[in-house]
Amino acid sequence: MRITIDDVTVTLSGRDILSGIHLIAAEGEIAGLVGPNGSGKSTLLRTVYRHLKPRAGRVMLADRDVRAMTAPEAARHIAALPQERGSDFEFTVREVVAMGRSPYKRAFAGDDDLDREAVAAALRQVGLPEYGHRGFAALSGGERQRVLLARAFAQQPDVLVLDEPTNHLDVQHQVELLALLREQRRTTLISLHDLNAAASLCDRLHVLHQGAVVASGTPREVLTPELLATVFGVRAAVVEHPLTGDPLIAFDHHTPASLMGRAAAGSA
Ligand SMILES: Nc1ncnc2c1ncn2[C@@H]1O[C@H](COP(=O)(O)OP(=O)(O)OP(=O)(O)O)[C@@H](O)[C@H]1O
Repeated sequence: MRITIDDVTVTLSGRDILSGIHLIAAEGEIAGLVGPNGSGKSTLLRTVYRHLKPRAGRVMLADRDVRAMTAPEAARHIAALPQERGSDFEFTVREVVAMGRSPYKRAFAGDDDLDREAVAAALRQVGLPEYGHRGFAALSGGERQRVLLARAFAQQPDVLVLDEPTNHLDVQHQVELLALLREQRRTTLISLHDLNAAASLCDRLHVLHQGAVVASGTPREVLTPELLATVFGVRAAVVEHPLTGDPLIAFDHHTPASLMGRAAAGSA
């Protein structure tokens, strides 16, 4: 299902946090949002999963405005992994993942076989098939992250909206998550701080800077040394990954923005 973010402006506490955002994620496309801290990535994702209401513009799923959907209807289409996550739930892992099934159920209805299979499949997908009985609160940060992803998968949505899903994950689980998302081929809008992960995963990247989209295109088109210097304030070379052929950003960790002349960045 296609997502269209159509000229969206979001105002919080009297300030325009996002201005005139236009962005499309085509059916089955993995669209990445990248940008420095505070550039508006989470705000845009929250607007897509209806946590925030745009002051102007609209978010469309296929040809429907998400604000015109009922909550269960929206939840059957969109599953979100937000950045703010409660950690002290007094629930088991199975119960947390089963919450992803609620859009398909009547109030207070129990789980049926389909729900149980969806929950078990989602736990297998995130590599935690034996964790169902464990207490959610007692898990490590990375395990919790994977359980919350399983909840999003159990929701069997058309669209996944993921805010920094690799946070807390060790490198093996980061790689597994990216593989899983590629394999699902679901329309996905994902924010990532790890630009190399974004370059390897995303079909298209959208760069946010001070609440506006300043570049959109394939990772190769977007992730240039010039953009990395002007938007992210880092000096970097972009080379070809020797194993995968993806763009690989080699950061210069020695030169902070304060010492980085534009000329030096351009010559990287
Ligand atoms: N409820 C709010 N009221 C006022 N300002 C807010 C509110 N929520 C976020 N902001 C501001 O909006 C801007 C964008 O925040 P947002 O969390 O969307 O950025 P981000 O790109 O996701 O950042 P990060 O990479 O640090 O997670 C920030 O300056 C933030 O302080």
